[in-house]
Amino acid sequence: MSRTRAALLGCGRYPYAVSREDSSHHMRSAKDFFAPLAVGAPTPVTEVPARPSRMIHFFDPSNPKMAAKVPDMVGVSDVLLGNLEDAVVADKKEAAREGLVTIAKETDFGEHTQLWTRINSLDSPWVLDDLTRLVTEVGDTLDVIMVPKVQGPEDIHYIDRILAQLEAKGGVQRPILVHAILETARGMANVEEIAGASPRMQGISLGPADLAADRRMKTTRVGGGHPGYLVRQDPAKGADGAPDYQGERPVFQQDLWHYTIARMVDACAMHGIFPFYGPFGDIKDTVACEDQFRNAFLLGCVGAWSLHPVQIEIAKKVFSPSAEDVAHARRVKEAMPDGRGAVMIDGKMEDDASWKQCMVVLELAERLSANDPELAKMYEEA
Ligand SMILES: CC(C)(COP(=O)(O)OP(=O)(O)OC[C@H]1O[C@@H](n2cnc3c(N)ncnc32)[C@H](O)[C@@H]1OP(=O)(O)O)[C@@H](O)C(=O)NCCC(=O)NCCSC(=O)C[C@H](O)C(=O)O
Ligand SMILES: [Mg+2]
Repeated sequence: MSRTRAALLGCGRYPYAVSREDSSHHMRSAKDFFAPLAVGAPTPVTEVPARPSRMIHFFDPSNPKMAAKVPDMVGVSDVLLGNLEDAVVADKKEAAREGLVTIAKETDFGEHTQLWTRINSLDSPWVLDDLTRLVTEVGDTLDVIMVPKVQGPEDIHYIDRILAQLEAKGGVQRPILVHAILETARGMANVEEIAGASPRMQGISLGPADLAADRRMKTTRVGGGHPGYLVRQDPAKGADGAPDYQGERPVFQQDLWHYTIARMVDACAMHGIFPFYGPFGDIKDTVACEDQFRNAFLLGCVGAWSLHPVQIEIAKKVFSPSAEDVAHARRVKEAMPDGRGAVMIDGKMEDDASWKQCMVVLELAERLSANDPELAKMYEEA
């Protein structure tokens, strides 16, 4: 039974299948929000660190070939994520968990690459061991725990408390952050509450494959567009002045994910956390992958998942502002140092609001180039 259905029937095996009103009773007061949830746990962060996270590169720690590549990917990928959930088959779950513990212990991730994990879903038989083993063994190396199929703030509250308990038990020095995947209709409906459910919330990713299934969309893909989701140009008029329905009519493929990404971006921005596009499953279609990533970037996302090494470079390119945009932003800043008033640049009006957009671009460029000398050089020459 789904949680939504369990909640509707007021029964079921999910003790946290509560209504939104009920869930608000579990909210901490503003004063307590930044207090540790267990004695001995580290103090929660008041601001999510804005570390470069253009790509979250997935690897299966139970796959020896992939695991062997991890040390060489440090410094190449902003985030390396040891995946324990979907794509890891049931009889490899323990090997994946133990593989990740070994990788976390034996790899020096340096200053610029974060180590994340995606744990199994909260209704699975593996999740408790995932959390217990990883947090107590390698909690100080793990930056972020990605939680799949988050349905509402109650899921984050559960993770929040248990992480605090395990951090205290394992003597973890800094709080592990939490990233939710938006992949159910109920999660989508609760996205604003999920984003603000805990000071641990680092960000949210779109999980288009599970979300499509849960919404009963009629697609069979992992992210990206669909040729059937389109608009068609109106028919031209025929010789008799009536619409010519038989004539050529261009079609324009539409973005299946526009609404979802835009809503996720708003929820994240409202709560000071980071939005991400998720996976693009057609590994060979690097062009459409770049398009999907760029749509997400333009709408406000800071990164996307990379499932194959080839997607790391795509994400790096897309989620770093272009030299052209950085150069333009600098011109606007030079023309309006304090961001007030209105000026004309290349025939276009720039004012406080476009100045603020330029500041977003410049801040991102600065942050990224601090870790990336090649990018720094490109921006310097822009
Ligand atoms: C997609 C893959 C199964 C493709 O693997 P493969 O057929 O082996 O690709 P290649 O032959 O091109 O691989 C070349 C070499 O690169 C290594 N490789 C491949 N992928 C990775 C990787 N992710 N990290 C590190 N190294 C990788 C291969 O081992 C080859 O090595 P070698 O033989 O030594 O040259 C595979 O890429 C893959 O499994 N990727 C990860 C898939 C995954 O994590 N899926 C889950 C995330 S998506 C999801 O869960 C959906 C989401 O939740 C939602 O609901 O939307
Ligand atoms: Mg999924």
